[in-house]
Amino acid sequence: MASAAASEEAVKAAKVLMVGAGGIGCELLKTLALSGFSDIHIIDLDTIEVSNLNRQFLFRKTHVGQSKAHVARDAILKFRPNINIKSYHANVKDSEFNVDFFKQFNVVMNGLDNLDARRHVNRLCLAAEVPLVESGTTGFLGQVTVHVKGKTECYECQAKPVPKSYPVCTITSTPSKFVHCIVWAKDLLFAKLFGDKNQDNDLNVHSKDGSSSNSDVFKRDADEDLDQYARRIYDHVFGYNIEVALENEETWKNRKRPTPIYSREALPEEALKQNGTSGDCTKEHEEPSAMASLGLTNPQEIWTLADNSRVFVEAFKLFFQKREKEVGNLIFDKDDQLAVEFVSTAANIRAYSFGIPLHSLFEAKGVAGNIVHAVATTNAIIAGLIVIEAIKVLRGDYKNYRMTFCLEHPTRKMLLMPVDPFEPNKSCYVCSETPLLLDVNTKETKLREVIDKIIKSKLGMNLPLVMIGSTLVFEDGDGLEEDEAANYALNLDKVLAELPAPVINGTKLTVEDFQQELSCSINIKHREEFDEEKEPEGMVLSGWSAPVEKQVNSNGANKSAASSSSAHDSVEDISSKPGMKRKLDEISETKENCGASTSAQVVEDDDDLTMLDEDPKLKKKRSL
Ligand SMILES: Nc1ncnc2c1ncn2[C@@H]1O[C@H](COP(=O)(O)OP(=O)(O)OP(=O)(O)O)[C@@H](O)[C@H]1O
Ligand SMILES: [Zn+2]
Repeated sequence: MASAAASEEAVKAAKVLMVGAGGIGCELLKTLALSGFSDIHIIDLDTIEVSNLNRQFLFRKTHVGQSKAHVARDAILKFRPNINIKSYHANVKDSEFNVDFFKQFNVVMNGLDNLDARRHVNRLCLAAEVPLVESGTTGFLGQVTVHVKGKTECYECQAKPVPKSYPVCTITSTPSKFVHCIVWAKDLLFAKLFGDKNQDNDLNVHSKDGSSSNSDVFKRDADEDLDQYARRIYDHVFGYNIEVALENEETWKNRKRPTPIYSREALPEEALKQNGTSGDCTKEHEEPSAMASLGLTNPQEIWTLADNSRVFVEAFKLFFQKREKEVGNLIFDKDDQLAVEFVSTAANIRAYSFGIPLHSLFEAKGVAGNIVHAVATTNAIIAGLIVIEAIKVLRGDYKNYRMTFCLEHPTRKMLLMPVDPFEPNKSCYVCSETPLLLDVNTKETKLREVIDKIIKSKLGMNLPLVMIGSTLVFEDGDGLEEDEAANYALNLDKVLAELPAPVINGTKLTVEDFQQELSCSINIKHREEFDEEKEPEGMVLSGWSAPVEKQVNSNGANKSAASSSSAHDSVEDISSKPGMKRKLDEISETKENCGASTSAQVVEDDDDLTMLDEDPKLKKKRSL
């Protein structure tokens, strides 16, 4: 009784922050309000989409387009009018949410869907010394973990799995699964035609007629109409490029040879006539859709090669007719109908060529967006567990903190597996002061590369500052004097050894992020040789465990992976945690059962499927 009263008191007095008002967030806000919490702040940057409505039950159709944070607050205030809920329609990485902002809370709870934001909140919680309850769901799998500075590991003490990658030559030359065709269509063809022209791309840009051998076939000729342009690209990527690939007999000795496909065969004149309707059928106010404009209605149907080809050409044309301003800046987004149509049909035409079974648009979208459908019940269970841990945190009941894993199959009749939290990792660069080590060629590598590939990308810093001894060589962010900014810009393009304070073997860099109040040291080791295959970045960061790769199953979706909603939530590979194996064995009946839980993986960013250079020797000839 005393204990229940103590919990009630702790809950009543608490001021809490929730980050994310999506699948988990809606459940969490409801559970917090019903559990007696009366001072709740919510941050979410997003607006409500139709696809959220099936599980984000605080939202209704009329709310589509409105702020998730505000609508969630209003929905709860309807049945708990006397509590205080403050909503922020904003990115948690915005500068207003600094350490002082975080300090006002007794506990922070995450219902996020990406690694970047999770890492950022982890750092602010550490700096503000506020406990963090972290969570994630992926279909039937889920987890809740507690992170209290000095008592438990922080969110970043253990490396997180990184996206599954594929060898470049599998993608460019020898696809054997549908997912390979999707990666090709998304990361190469779509990126080449509609994305940033300056990005590296492995598509063969040379056409067969020698006259234009140095120019880029993907560029539209001045006198070319859209239809001709679409057909020329079609013939190049599905016809000519396959013929070039077939010339390399070695490649096909033990593989099925692909068939080149040309538009005049796949897309006969009659089909083309039905095609040229782009624009007319799509109403101005509606999102352009090639399938709608062609009268195709069922995205769950597997289309013939001819229909895939018609949709491909139509989608291609619609991008130039209706969305020309975006061409050159587009990044594939699973919620962009036209992009999904283009990528799915391109992948299907390529799959046809390589004898790989075709997929419906619906299935292809799932593979391209790495979608595992959200299970509302998992979100509800996880939200309940977050509140249980938050109450323990508020009561300072640290002996009873648990990380809890929600499993897909029962293990010893348990679907929820509680485990003692781990101690902080003494070599974690985020919550300990252990320096990192960077092997780098200081005579060839520019400061810009270290900042982009290491400090921003690997260390997740938002607005970094770099010091060598007492010399400041780079600082990011607003409010810099003009001459300072110009100076830093100059430094970015200098190689490390030529910076105002030269970086050589044995130099110690200090990198800081003021907003995250994170500072870490990087000891430099000069090295001239890097293995192109294993160390493609030409730099190696060590001193904390490197990320592990996610598993991807045969249809390309992550084994445990995400949903359309909590799509990119995380469930960690608990077998990779030190000390965990023993504990798991104690509570698991069989290794197989244990495997069911250990196949769970983190799913983070949107861009889940990437390519990897397999063999540097192939680099020169890897384009089709
Ligand atoms: N940096 C951030 N700042 C604030 N909110 C964020 C940030 N990153 C993600 N979020 C929010 O976290 C929530 C995660 O919810 P959820 O996983 O259910 O995703 P969703 O976007 O609602 O669904 P789906 O991904 O299927 O479209 C989203 O509402 C998203 O806007
Ligand atoms: Zn840590």
